[in-house]
Formats: sequence, structure tokens, C-alpha cells
Amino acid sequence: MHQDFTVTEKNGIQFISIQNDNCKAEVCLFGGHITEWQPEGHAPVLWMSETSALDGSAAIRGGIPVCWPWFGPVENKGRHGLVRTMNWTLEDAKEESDLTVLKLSCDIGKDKALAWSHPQIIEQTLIFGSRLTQTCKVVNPFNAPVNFAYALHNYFQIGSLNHLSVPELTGQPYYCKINDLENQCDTTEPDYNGPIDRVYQCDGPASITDSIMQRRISVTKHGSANWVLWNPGTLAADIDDIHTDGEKSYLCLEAASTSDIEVAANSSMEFGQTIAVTALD
Ligand SMILES: O=P(O)(O)OC[C@H]1O[C@H](O)[C@H](O)[C@@H](O)[C@@H]1O
Repeated sequence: MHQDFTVTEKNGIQFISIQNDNCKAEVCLFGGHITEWQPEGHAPVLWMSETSALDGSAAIRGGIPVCWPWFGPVENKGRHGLVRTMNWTLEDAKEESDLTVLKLSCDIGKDKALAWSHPQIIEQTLIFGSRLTQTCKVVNPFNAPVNFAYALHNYFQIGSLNHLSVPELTGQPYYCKINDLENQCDTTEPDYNGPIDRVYQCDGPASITDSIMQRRISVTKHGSANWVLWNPGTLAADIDDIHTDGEKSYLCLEAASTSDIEVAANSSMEFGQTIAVTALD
């Protein structure tokens, strides 16, 4: 079998480098985090901060953080869940007709899970090809229902925040996190130069049309009630791990469910997304 992935260790954490006929990609086992995906014939799709920690000391800034089993800050529990700062296990890696398929898992531990009433295990299946498919399965081994929320926190590389369109979200209701205002709605596209921080009620697909990079990034998703749209704008100056002016080169469009989802006793649940890129005519 043609081996199209290699596992290396850098600064105490493990990276899986992927090269197949359809794409180049990288996954970090710290966070179960996709740090690179570049389909053949296209520029890199994911933005990475040049000043991100990449040694396990903090969550990675850029790529696709998996925020689970909760979204945002929760008192005494920290931000964006547990697994973006935990080491995941590589369960399987294989080549399937020009695709590379990885299976990862992370077990947050019975004690924590019981105390905090979350599912205990999250598994990811990642399929790297001309599309990127990320499927997560969460497992509740307990004899009682538990809850979780999540975000697949995509940092998309863009040409300019001034030359973007995210058409599917215009007209959809959203919560503005910056002004703490529910039930907002735009009739025209917003200014994507941040600070912008919104949770849209929208379970359909969304896309970023980028007239500078001359491409459209399209995301379909399942098991996801929300899109989170985030760019810190001037607030990036207070975020140590965003390199100078780095915020001008990304837009976060996150497939998420920001409110609790119940997982029945002794059962599992799935959610996920598929990302595709097309050149503009
Ligand atoms: O700095 P982090 O913990 O990675 O969070 C980065 C951002 O993530 C999400 O998009 C939230 O909506 C924002 O409020 C938050 O600032």
C-alpha cells in the first residue's frame, strides 16, 4: 500500500502529515486539530497564526479547533470545552482510493464527565481529498442523559475582509455577542472587519465568496443548529497568539450548536461538516 501519511513529533506533540493525489494536509493530535488542508490546484484553505503555540501549552490558534463538550466560556470550566487542549489518540489511518482517512478519539475521563454531565468520548473521522469531511461521534456510556455543545471552529484564509460575501447568512436571525442582543437580522451583508461575533440560527449550508482569492469555500453540515461568525478586528491586539495583522487574513465561520444537545443514556450522536473549494469563473 502506498503510504501517504507520516507521523512526526515536534515540541512534544504529534503531527500527521498527509499528501495524496487530491490534497496536502496536516493534523495535530494535540486537540485532534486540523492545521492544514490544501486541495490540489488551490491555495491553503485554513489560516494559521504565525505565533500560535504548537507545543501543547495552549490551544492552537488557526486551522480547525474542536470546541467540545461546550462552546464559549463557562464559569469555573474555561473556554470552548476540553478537547482542544487534550492529546487525542490516532485509532486508524488508511488510504482509500486517493483519499486519506484518519480516525481519532479523545476520552475526557469518567470522573470529569460524570461531574460535569457531558458525554465521555468523542471520535473523529477525517477524510482528506478534494473535499474535507469531518464527522464527530460523541458517546454517552452512562445510564442517564447528558448534554454537550460544540463548534468546529474553522479559521478560513481569506484575501481581504473587504471583498467577501457570506450570502446564506444574510437575512438569518442571529445573536450579537458583542452587544448582547438577541434576534438581530441584517438585510444587507455586514462589514466583516471585526469586531464581529455572532451566533446565527441556521442549520443549512454556508459559503464564503472571496473575490481577491477568486474562490468560494462552501461548507455543508449536519447535526448543527448554528453558524458562528467571528473576527476580532481591533480586539486582536489583545490576543497574544494572533500575529500582527493576522486577523485581516481570516474569517471564522464555525459549524456549531451553541446550546445544549441531549444525548440519551447509553447512546451516541453524530455531527460534522464537509468543506469544498471552487474557483470563481
Ligand atoms: O480565544 P478563543 O477561546 O479561541 O475564542 C475565540 C472566539 O471563538 C468564538 O468564535 C467566539 O464566538 C468568540 O467569542 C471567541 O472570542
